[in-house]
Formats: sequence, C-alpha cells, structure tokens
Amino acid sequence: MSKHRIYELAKDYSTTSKVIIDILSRNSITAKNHMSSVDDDAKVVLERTFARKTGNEDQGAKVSKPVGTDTAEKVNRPIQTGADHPAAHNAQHQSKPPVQREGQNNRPPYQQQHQGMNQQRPQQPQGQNNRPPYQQQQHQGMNQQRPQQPQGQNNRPPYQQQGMNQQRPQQPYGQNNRPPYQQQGMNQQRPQQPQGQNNRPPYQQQGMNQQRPQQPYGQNNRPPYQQQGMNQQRPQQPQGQNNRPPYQQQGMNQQRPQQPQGQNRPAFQQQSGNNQQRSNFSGNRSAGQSSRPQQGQQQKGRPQYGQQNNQNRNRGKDQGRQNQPGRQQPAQQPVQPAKPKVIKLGGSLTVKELSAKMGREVSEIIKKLMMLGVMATINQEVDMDTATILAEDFGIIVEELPPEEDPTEIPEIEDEADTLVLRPPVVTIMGHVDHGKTSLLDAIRQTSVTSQEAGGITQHIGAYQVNYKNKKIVFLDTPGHEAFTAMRARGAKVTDIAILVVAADDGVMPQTIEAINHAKSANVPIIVAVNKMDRPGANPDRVKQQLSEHGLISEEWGGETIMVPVSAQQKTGLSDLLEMVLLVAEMQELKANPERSALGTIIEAQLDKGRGPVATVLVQKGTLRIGDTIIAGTAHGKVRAMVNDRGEKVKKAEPSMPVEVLGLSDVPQAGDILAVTDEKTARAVAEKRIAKKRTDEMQQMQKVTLDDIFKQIQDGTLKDLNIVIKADVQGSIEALRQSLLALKNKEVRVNIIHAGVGAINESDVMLASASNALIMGFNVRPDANARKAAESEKVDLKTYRVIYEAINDVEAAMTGMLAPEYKEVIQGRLEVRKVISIPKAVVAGSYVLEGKITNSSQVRLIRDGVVVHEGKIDALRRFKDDVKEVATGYECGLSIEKFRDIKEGDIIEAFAMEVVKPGS
Ligand SMILES: Nc1nc2c(ncn2[C@@H]2O[C@H](COP(=O)(O)OP(=O)(O)OP(=O)(O)O)[C@@H](O)[C@H]2O)c(=O)[nH]1
Repeated sequence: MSKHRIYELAKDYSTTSKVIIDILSRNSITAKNHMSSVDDDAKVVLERTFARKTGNEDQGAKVSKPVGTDTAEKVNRPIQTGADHPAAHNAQHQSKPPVQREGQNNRPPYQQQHQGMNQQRPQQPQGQNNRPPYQQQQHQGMNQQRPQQPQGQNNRPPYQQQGMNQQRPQQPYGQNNRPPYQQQGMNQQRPQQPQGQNNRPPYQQQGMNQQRPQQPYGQNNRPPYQQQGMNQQRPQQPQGQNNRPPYQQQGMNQQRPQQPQGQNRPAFQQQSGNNQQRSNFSGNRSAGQSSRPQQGQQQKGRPQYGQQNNQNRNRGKDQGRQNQPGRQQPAQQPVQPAKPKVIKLGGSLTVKELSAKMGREVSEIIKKLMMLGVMATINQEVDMDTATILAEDFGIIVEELPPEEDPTEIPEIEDEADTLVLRPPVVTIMGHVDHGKTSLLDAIRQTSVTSQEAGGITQHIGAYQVNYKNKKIVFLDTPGHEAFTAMRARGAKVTDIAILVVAADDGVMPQTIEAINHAKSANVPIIVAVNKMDRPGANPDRVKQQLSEHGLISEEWGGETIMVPVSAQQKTGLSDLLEMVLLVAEMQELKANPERSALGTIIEAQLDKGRGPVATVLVQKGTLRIGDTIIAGTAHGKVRAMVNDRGEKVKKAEPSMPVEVLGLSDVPQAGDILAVTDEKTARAVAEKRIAKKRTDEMQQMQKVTLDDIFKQIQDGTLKDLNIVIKADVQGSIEALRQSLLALKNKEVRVNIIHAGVGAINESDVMLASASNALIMGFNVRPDANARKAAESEKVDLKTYRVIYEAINDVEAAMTGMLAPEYKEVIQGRLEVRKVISIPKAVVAGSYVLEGKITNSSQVRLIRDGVVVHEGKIDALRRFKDDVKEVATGYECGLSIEKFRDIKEGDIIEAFAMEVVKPGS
C-alpha cells in the first residue's frame, strides 16, 4: 500500500490541497494538512469523485489510466471548464455561494446564455453587456454608458447582486432560476401572485421594500406591471393613489445608491426614446405629486411601457397636479355640466341662466358676447335673438318656446275655416269738410230704413245697419278719420271698406288726401263717392284726374278704384254705391264664426246718467248674448241689456252687428276690444290691466322722436321712419318729400305717410300716433288741439322754416349725430286785437290767450296757421309801462324787432330756447 501526500494529490487533480482534504474528509478519511499522507483508498475516493464530474471521457480516461500513472493523467486531461471544476461541483451541492471567478458560470441559465459574453467581459466593447437577455434586448443604450464593468465577478448590475444571490439557493423557479415572468418573456402575465410574496424582480427588492415594509402586494399601489413585469396588466388604479413605479417615487432612488440613474437603472427604464419621455415626465412629477387619472382604465396590458402611458401620464398630469393634496384619496373630479345640443328658450334671460342652459362657463358666454359686440355682465339680460346667435356659435340648436301668456290678454281663439260664414261689411265714410258725408249717410239710412223697415225709429248709437237687397251693410257713424285713428291707435281694425266722399264741384281737398292716406295706411279698400253730382259745377272727370295723382285711378281709366257718381241731396246713385259696397265685400270674403263666444270692438262709450256706462260694440266674431260676462279694456261686467241701432232691445248680436251694451263696470275707450269670458278671468284680467295702465302712464310711451331715432335704429326697433309732413304750400311739401325720401339708408327707410298743406291739426297727430310717425311742419304751426294731442299721444312734432334744416335734422338723427343744444319751449299764445302804427314801430295790442309772454321771449307771428315771421320782442308794455311779463287773460302791447307787418287776428306765439343736453 503506497502513501500519497495531499499536496501531490492536489497537484494530480489540479486543485488545492484544501479541496482534497475536504473531499477526503467527507469520505471519512482524515488528512490534517497538505503534508499529510493518505493511502490508496483515499486515492480511489478521489479518483471516483473526480471521475463523476468529468463524465465518460474522463471516466474512460481514468479507466484507461492505470493507477499510479499520474503523469500520464495530467498530460491527457483536458483543460477543465468551470463546470468540471470540483469547486463547481461543490457549489452545486452546497447552499453556500461559491466564490466565482470570471468565466465561471454559477449563474442561473438565464445568465448562462451570456456565458460567452461574460468571458469576454474584460474587453467588452461598448454596447455589449452582461445583462440578462431582456435587458440586452431593450437597453443597448445603457451598456453604451457602461464601458467598464466594475461590478465584479458576475458582471451583473449591482441591483442584481445584492440580495438576489442570497436567495438563489432555494431557486424556486426551476432550472434557470429566472422568475417565471422572465422565463416566458416579459410580456407574460403573472396570473396568480399571492399577496405578500415578493416576486418582484430583484432590482426592485432593494429600497422599495425598505420603503414599504408593511405594504402587501396589491396594497402598495404599485402597478402590477412593476410587480409582475413590465408589460403586465395594470388593473384599475384609482386616481390620486400613488401608482407610479417605485423608481419614480420620491426618495426611492435616493435609497438606491448603487444605481446611478441612467446607468444602472433597470433595463426598462433605459429604453431609448422612452427615457426622453420619461425624463420629461419625471421632471413634471419630480415632486412626486402626480397621479395618473386615466391609468385605471387600462385593463389590457401596456405593451410599450412608457410609450403608451407617458401620453396618458402627460395627459393626466394637470389633473394629477390638481390632486396633489389628496393623492392618497381618490380625487373628486369637478362635475362638468352637461352640454346639451338643443335648448328651449322662451324669451330673454340672463347670461347666468343662459350659461346654465347651454352647459357652458359664464366666462365663455361673456367672451362670445364680447365678440358679438355686446358687453354683458353675468346678470345682464340677453334677448332671444342674441341668445340664438350665441347658441349657434356653440353648435346648439335653439327651439323657441311659445311666448308666455300675457296676463292682461284674453287668449285669442282660432276659428276653423269650416266654422266661418259670411258676415256683413263694415263701412266708414270719409272725406273733406262739407263734401256731404253726413248727408250721404243720412240718405243711405233713410233710403234703406224707410223703404224696407218702415216705422223703425233710428237711434244714434255710433253705427247702424242697413239692408240692401236682403244683405246687411254696417256703417260707422263717426267722423271717418277718428274711426281710423282712435281705433288704429289701439290696434283695433273695424273698417272693411272706406267710402271717400268727394264733392264733384270742389274736387280733391286737403282732408280728401288725408282720408286717402288714412285708408291706405290701414290697408282698407276705397270706394269713391263723387257727391253733389246735381250741382251745376260738378266735374267728375276733374275729380278722377285729381285722385289719380294720389294713386286712386278710376276703373274707367284702367285703374282699380271704383268711383260712383252720387247725389246725397237728390238720393241718386245710392243703389249703385251700395251695390259696389256689396261687390267689394264679396271680393274680400268677409267671414266670421257666429258659434263662439263673442269678440268685438268698442265704437263709442259714454256714461249715461240713468243707465250707467253704455258702450256701442261692433261684434266681430261669435255671438254676444245677454248674461255673457264681458271685459273691455279695464271695464268688465255682465251684459244686462242690448239695444240695436233702431232702439230695439235684442237678446243677441251676431258678427258685424252694432249694439249698445249695458252692464259694464266702467266706461271703456273707443277701440277697446270686448271679449266674453268667465267672471273670475274677467275680474282678474281687468285688475291686471288697471295695474299695467298705471305703470304705462308712469313710463313714457315710446314713440319715435328725432332725438332717439338713432337709438331705435340701433336697437332694431325702427325699420321704417314714418313722417307726416305739413307745409304752407304744395311746393314745399314736394321739396321736403323728395329730400327726405333720398335719406333712406341700409337700416331704415323713410316713409312719408301723409303730406298736406295747412296747419298741423289733431287729425295729423292722431295719424302720426297710430302710425308711430313724427310730424314735420314747414312754415306751419300746430293748432292748440294738435299740440295737446301731440303731448298726450307723445308724438314728436317739429317745425321748421328752412327745408335744409329739416333734412339735416332727420339725416343727423339717422346717423346718430343729432345733438340738439336747444329745445324750444312754448311760453304762451296771444291774439292780436288791435294794431297801432307809430313811426318807430307797429304796436300789436294783444290779449294773452294762454301761458305768458316775457320781455325776453322770442315770438312767432302766425297768420292762418302759417308762420309769417319769427323774431325778438322789441318792447312789452302794459298801459305805457314796460313790463317783464304778462300772464293769461291780460292785455298788453308789444312790438317786434324790425317787423311791421302785423294784422288783427294774427296769433303771436311766445317761446324760449332752453339749453338741453344732447340726446335728452
Ligand atoms: N246740392 C247738393 N248739396 C249737398 C249734397 N250733399 C250734401 N250737400 C250739402 O252740403 C252741405 C254739407 O253737407 P254735410 O253732409 O254736412 O257734409 P259733411 O261732409 O258731413 O260736413 P262735415 O260734417 O262738416 O264734415 C250741406 O248743406 C248739404 O245739404 C248733394 O249731393 N247735393
């Protein structure tokens, strides 16, 4: 039996003495040190041990090797790889981590794939790396930044070195020791990770767990892709929670001293391109304050970590910032109001209300209004039109709600076409003074009454009904223009046909023209009755000629106007006239439904001492019956009795029938609408009307005035500027008319609704009031009644002595340039009763009819309604004494500067020019 020294054996097996001693020791052979000697049994053990590791070849070599031929063995033994090395053998059987040298491969298989690379590590060119494949594949850029691998033996990044290898002995993942998510590829899901287990990749284990020692998996708010692998599904993440991967968490990186950012970061952090995005992202979130509101929706994995979600992150970053204070709590999203596509509007509403309806911010609405040129505040009202334009700008459709019912109105009932039956026409007779209106009315009435209803006693009720050929015709018994103006001013239309009476011997006169204009303005057909045909000077052709100049062309001359020669006195031509009335009525198809509650118009009304308020009503629709509850204007009551135009008591009144009605609580006004309703409604509506009337009286009724024309044009309330012209001569009228008509512009058109020669009278004022016109007088003045009417009707009445001043005023008003500095204030009116001529002046002995006159007054001398002179008072005296002022009812003597043409009967108007602010 031979003896072998330990060191020799070590030499034989190319290992260390210690290894030999250890192997022997495990086989119960004791060797103290390298100088110890062992016998052949030990040698056999060693041979067996090393043969197992070298495989068949070695085995074969050993078998073929005769015992004791150590030298030969040494020569033939191939160079041992690390795996063959006994040390490696030991490492596999010991849980203790072996000391690994470079080139040795104790790493798990996933690291072994890169064995070759590791062997080359000392000379590793840039770009090569020793990282596991998933790192290599994605993160070449990282390696470029790591030219020198200082991490030591295994070349793994530091984050892999610590902790990982300590756990590796148990290697639960199978052969290659890679965690399952790494084995199957990074995109795999890790379906069932029990909470609390630390399955995270090693690089996440350090620091992260230190930060969150108690955070069980799933509660640490980290997205699963961080827990399970990069591209894992990220289940819903509530906003405000800290869903960022740990490397983004503030403070965490500080706890990763071995991992300088950008160098040793885990591969997924280093992906080129994403790094850039992420750096921005990280920058944004450097305070660690962000959350990702939209991440929670991403149930389906994130194939490109960083790429897809950086967008989301960036998108959500603002929201994330908003959520700063409550990051750990789900942040409350501000409730966005619904944005409707269609809204319903019923009228004007405030900006605030509009914003709520549209679901937009008030600021948005105000901004849009500003763009439309409307400076509005939150509580400012926006009218329907503006609201509609605004809504369209936002792409919202506006549906108009039916207007709210006016509590002062009785709802109008629409009649079905098949309920309508023919009704008698209502006729008004108009014409110039003394042309025979009354005579004609009487003639017609007498003819029809006496011939067909003999014995009937006519009674004046303001209107009457005649029968002609079994057809009824209703005549209004009021002066023509009043019937038009008073009623039209209240919106009532009662006349179907106008008969214009023109005396054949007198021809067309100013009131004839006025009547034509009234009828035209009311859009009522005109039948001309050429009266007084019995007179010797009758010249119907001249009348036709004159009328044609005013747009009424006789049928005989190819026009459309029916002209009938009559004589009221001789009662000739009346039948023809009535025939024509019926014809025109037929053409108009005047119909009404008699089977409904009545609706009519008050023609006249007065307070009768014995009967109380009495109103003549022209029933226009339905049938009025005794006992009906009625309302007319502010008056209401029950129909107590009805009387027709022949003084007969009647129980009902059908359409176009005029009747006197008793039973109203108050006297209504001509033109008021009478309606039948229930008692409660009648009382309530009447009360509301009374209240409204009071308010209206307090507020000035808005009529067109030169001062506010521009404002009304801008407001869109004025499209037609209606003007009534009165002048001293026809030539002035034409000059003024042509000049004013030429003033029309884009926004407004000038309409001369009436022009006539003579003083401005009440009729002019009523026409202007009904037509919302202003009156321009050229060299004429309004009479006293006209001035009062203009005041009460709020009609703007201007007088001029020079045409271009009138034109300038209208032009300036239309362009908003009118800036009146003075306003004329009438102080009083005097009548000249005696004229005394002295060498220095002409003294007008005058009587103050109304108002007063002062020694500083300006005066206007009017003769027959025409202004003769305008100037200053030279002297004002009473009984040879100069006085400052003379009041109503006193006489005085006055002279006018540089003017002597004063005659008895002249009217002197005293006035003063008061300074007023522009636009007032
Ligand atoms: N010869 C003649 N005279 C007539 C005729 N019609 C009316 N007259 C006379 O003309 C005058 C005026 O007649 P009225 O009926 O009062 O005329 P009017 O248009 O109603 O007058 P005002 O009410 O003042 O507007 C009276 O003297 C009538 O007798 C007619 O056909 N022939």
